[in-house]
Amino acid sequence: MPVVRMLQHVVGQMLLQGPACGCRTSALPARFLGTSRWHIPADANFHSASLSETDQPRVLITGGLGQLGVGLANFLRKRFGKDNVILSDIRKPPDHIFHSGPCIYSDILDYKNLREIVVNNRITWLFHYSALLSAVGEANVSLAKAVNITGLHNILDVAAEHSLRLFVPSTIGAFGPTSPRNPTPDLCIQRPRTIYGVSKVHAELMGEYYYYRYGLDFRCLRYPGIISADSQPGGGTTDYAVQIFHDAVKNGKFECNLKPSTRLPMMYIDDCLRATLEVMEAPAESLSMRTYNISAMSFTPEELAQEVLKHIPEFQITYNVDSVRQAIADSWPVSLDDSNARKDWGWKHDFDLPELVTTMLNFHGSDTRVAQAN
Ligand SMILES: NC(=O)c1ccc[n+]([C@@H]2O[C@H](COP(=O)([O-])OP(=O)(O)OC[C@H]3O[C@@H](n4cnc5c(N)ncnc54)[C@H](O)[C@@H]3O)[C@@H](O)[C@H]2O)c1
Ligand SMILES: C[C@@H](O)[C@H](N)C(=O)O
Repeated sequence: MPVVRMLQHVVGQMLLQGPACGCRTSALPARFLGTSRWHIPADANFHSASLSETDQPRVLITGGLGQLGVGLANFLRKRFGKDNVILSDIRKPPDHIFHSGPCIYSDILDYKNLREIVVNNRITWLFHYSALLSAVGEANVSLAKAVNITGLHNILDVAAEHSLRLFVPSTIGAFGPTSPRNPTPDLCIQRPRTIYGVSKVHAELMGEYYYYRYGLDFRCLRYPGIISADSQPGGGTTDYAVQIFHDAVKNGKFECNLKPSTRLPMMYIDDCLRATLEVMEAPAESLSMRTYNISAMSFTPEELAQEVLKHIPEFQITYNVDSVRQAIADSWPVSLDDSNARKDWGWKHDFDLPELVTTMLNFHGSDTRVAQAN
């Protein structure tokens, strides 16, 4: 068989079969695979390379000054050491974050800057959090395309070039009105109608493509709406479920921008961050797929308000529906089926609605306020 046809045959078999286990190597040098901008050695083993040089991973978080990144940095620093986790963003960090550990400027649209950071800091794990969320993405589609799609391409390339283990969060927003909604399985129709959702399906598919084609150690979780106490949400459809706690404690009332009966999957941030580390630490052979749903609870604004009322009896909720956010919410899952995550790597959530509400109100000091009101 001529050499070129033989190589085509080998590549074809690789693509069709996928990895037999979690520890496959890139079988062919990059020069045979096309016009990629990096050169992958024939014997590269992406799954073990990330931890080969040191015992602890060297971590970079992109988009780290948003709702989730600071909590992730704190969580990972407890595990891997303060100096092994670098927080990056295009925003200026507040003092307390700047002094809590390494914190640098990084624009994911600047490939050379990304590469310098990875090389200079000997990065081995990358958590890619930069994104425009669902509501702000609809308000600025061209920026969302740039950050969520072009930025992701840079991240995939730098991760493949330097054999990084890469985590990219996806979202319930990667599903759409034609997906089964209650519960939504891992594998089903995905036709989202937001630029955010389209970019996240693209991220899932591109990450898996790089995994099968180049052996990139890509890992992805579809997060529900995440609720955090000490950070503000960045412009999503589920933001109401964070804001309600601030307003309940401060003013005793809250105006909700979704209808009372809008049921969406949600999760407390501690569960989300633990899931993220658990999937990153899971042995590659335990992962039967590279993109997993994770789930904790589903509730409506009405049910959340009822739970808040148990702690703040005078609390009042009113509704002033935002048509853009409502249309998005109506196209998203009501609940996620996360049985694969539970089976493959032992995912289990800790927080249901009552624990979530108690924890959030304790953080915001509702006890003090109720005591003062009495
Ligand atoms: N928060 C949630 O409820 C939720 C749910 C599902 C998935 N996710 C995903 O988790 C990730 C983090 O979410 P979040 O809530 O912290 O988002 P966020 O909007 O709060 O933060 C995103 C960060 O990205 C940064 N960013 C924007 N453009 C950038 C660029 N060019 N280069 C570098 N950084 C840039 C922003 O400055 C911001 O700090 C996102 O990918 C999001 O899609 C979040
Ligand atoms: C669900 C999630 O991706 C984000 N909180 C949003 O509403 O856009």
